[in-house]
Amino acid sequence: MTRIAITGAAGRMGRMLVEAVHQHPATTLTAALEHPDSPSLSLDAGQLAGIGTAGVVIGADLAAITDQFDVLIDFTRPAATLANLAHCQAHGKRMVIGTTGFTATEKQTIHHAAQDTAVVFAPNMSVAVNLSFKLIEIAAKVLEDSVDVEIIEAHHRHKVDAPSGTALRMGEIVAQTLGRDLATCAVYGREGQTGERDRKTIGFATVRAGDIVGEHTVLFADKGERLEITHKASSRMTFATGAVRAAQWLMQHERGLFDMQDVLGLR
Ligand SMILES: NC(=O)C1=CN([C@@H]2O[C@H](COP(=O)(O)OP(=O)(O)OC[C@H]3O[C@@H](n4cnc5c(N)ncnc54)[C@H](OP(=O)(O)O)[C@@H]3O)[C@@H](O)[C@H]2O)C=CC1
Ligand SMILES: O=C(O)C1=N[C@H](C(=O)O)C[C@H](O)C1
Repeated sequence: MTRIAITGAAGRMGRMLVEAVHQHPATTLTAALEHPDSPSLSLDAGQLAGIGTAGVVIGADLAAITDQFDVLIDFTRPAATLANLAHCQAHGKRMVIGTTGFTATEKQTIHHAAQDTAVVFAPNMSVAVNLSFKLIEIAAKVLEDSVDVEIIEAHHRHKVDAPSGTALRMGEIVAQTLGRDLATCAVYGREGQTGERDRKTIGFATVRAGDIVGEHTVLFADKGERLEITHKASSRMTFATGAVRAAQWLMQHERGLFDMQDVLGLR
């Protein structure tokens, strides 16, 4: 049995992860964490997730439970994730990171930490989204610079980062395939007298509304036709089962940085 600890256990993804760990035949929940001011401290993680008593009380001290888990799954906020990563790096504990919204410098920190421990870091743990990454790469390779590329994403009203980590990864894939640098060719929204579209840009559009779980479209538009590659998530369980699969997969590695393409054998 792989022993799993979950941070942000009271969050939207945290509660799904508790359920997904419970459902997986080879994983067991041994610890659950939240921040020190969380109203969910001392509650049973299973009860909070709606799956009945799990016998795991939500705490706030990662150091206190270091010996109790094999893999830490973290879907929280960048600052919290990086603090947890520093602890896991120091103690050789594996980590699955689903948090999004990191700066380029923070991503470098994750790269460095993975020299000492094994980490799966992916902006989207869904199998179908990761398959769409391959389809997007093929589309960009075939259509080359003849098309305009726009990325449209939609999420629930509570999401705090934009564009989504998934949309940014999609942009990186297109940019890399077309020999562009996303840092210089991305356009994040348009307003006013924009002028005609610069053909070498990759545009992003963000929608935040209601309870949308997560939708992404990459649009390849030429004169006379367009191709749209769309993924729509209707349940967070698709991300949670992917993360638990990643945690189980990670047990074969001592150190190194991986993503869901590695976990799914899509590399
Ligand atoms: N990779 C993927 O497949 C997916 C990634 N995500 C990403 O996961 C992250 C979380 O999303 P979501 O679950 O919707 O967000 P939520 O806000 O619902 O959950 C985050 C949880 O983390 C808690 N938290 C904040 N700071 C800390 C801390 N220092 N220590 C422990 N817990 C902390 C929050 O507590 P409080 O609310 O009290 O502040 C909250 O319970 C986001 O970055 C999102 O983009 C989401 C879905 C899929
Ligand atoms: O915050 C979310 O909800 C999600 N975030 C991830 C992202 O930023 O790409 C993945 C998923 O779309 C849900």
